[in-house]
Amino acid sequence: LCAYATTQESVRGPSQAGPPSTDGGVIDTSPPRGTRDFPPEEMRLRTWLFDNFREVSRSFGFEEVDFPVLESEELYIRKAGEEITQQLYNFEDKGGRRVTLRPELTPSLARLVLQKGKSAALPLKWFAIGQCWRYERMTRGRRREHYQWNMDIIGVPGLEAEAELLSAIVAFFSRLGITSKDVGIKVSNRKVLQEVLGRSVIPQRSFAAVCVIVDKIEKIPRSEVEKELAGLGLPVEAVDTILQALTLRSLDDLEELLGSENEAVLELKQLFELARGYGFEDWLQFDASVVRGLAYYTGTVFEGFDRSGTLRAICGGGRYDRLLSTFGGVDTPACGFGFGDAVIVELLKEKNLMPDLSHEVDDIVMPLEEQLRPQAAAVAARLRACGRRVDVVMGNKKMKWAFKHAERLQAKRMVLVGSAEWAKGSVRVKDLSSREEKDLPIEELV
Ligand SMILES: OCc1cccc(Br)n1
Repeated sequence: LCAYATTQESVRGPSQAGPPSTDGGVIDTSPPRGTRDFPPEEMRLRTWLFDNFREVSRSFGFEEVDFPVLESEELYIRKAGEEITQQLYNFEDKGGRRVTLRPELTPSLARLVLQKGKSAALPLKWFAIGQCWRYERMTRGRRREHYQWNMDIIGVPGLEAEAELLSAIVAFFSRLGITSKDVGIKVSNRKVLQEVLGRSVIPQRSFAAVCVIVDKIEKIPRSEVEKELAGLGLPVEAVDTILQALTLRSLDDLEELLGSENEAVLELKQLFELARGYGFEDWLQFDASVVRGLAYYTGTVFEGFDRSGTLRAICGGGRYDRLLSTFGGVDTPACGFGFGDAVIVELLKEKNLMPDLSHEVDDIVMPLEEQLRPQAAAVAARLRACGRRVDVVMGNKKMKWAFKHAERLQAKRMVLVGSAEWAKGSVRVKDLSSREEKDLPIEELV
């Protein structure tokens, strides 16, 4: 399947026989199961999307980082039953090492922060765009890879970090023409659950596993959630208390349940006050059912959703103040988000906000006789040196083909190199929108 296309073309077989394979048949030209090719049209959309990721990240003063797509498996061995760690694309390499294709970027980022140690002056504001992998039985036919944009702030304990990240997400949506009428961001705080669990004497060691199970509350039947929580040894009344707390949708109700001095209440109030300062409060809504499915979140959690309710979460993130210590490092406050490349494209299609990204060429340069090819090359070189995007007609083509080619590429000008004009130091230029045609001295081409 091609990356973002949903039309039949993307699943059509090879339009012509591929290179003969060893047994004489055509090789399977599809990419491996669950992966995508990015032919030019798809790649233009991906490049446009990533350019927007990068421009927002840079406008917030973040620096780009990257890591190997292959990581030690030990980065993801967490005992909380997360889907992401149960679907590792892992294997033993030829050196007997347990490795995996990364399922997410945050652990790699934490590893690099630890590696840099004191040489990395805090706060760090790093962003990455990387391909992430999972190995899922193809029974569900879901993709096994996607690209994820991450922004992370390391070394800031205060809610101002989360506010910056949320502001970046809103800035990204806004650049694409998406408004708070199309998308909202549900916000909560894992300290809500921590407090509720603390009141029902649930051991802290179960906290992450409870969050992973509770995160499924809108994906699997409540009875299944209750069964899985009971499987952790939670008494039935504790399950009821937890699920009841998750139905809270207002900070006033939360304050009534937990008290005005509760950390979760204080942090959420501060976050909403900062959101008002930035002017994106209408994008946010408190929703206690948001816990996110990653074990390492410790505080604020949030996820972007489409208000029409037809799509999966668009993005998500939160605070993870303890991740570095799980890698043996010193605890360092951290928060970040992940933003996948697939759901956002589905949303843009639904909202008719897909960009018009045609293959852009400015000039088509064509020698009218083969022996004028060096002269045509000189014209093309000059135009390119001045920043023009130039397509030189190759092979022995007819004019009819060249004009059809120019139309296909939506070129702006056709530059014909003919012996008569060249003798006068000129070339024939046809403006492909006005259809105006004239001889131009080469030095006046740009
Ligand atoms: O968001 C979970 C996830 C992780 C890796 C690859 C894909 Br597709 N999806």
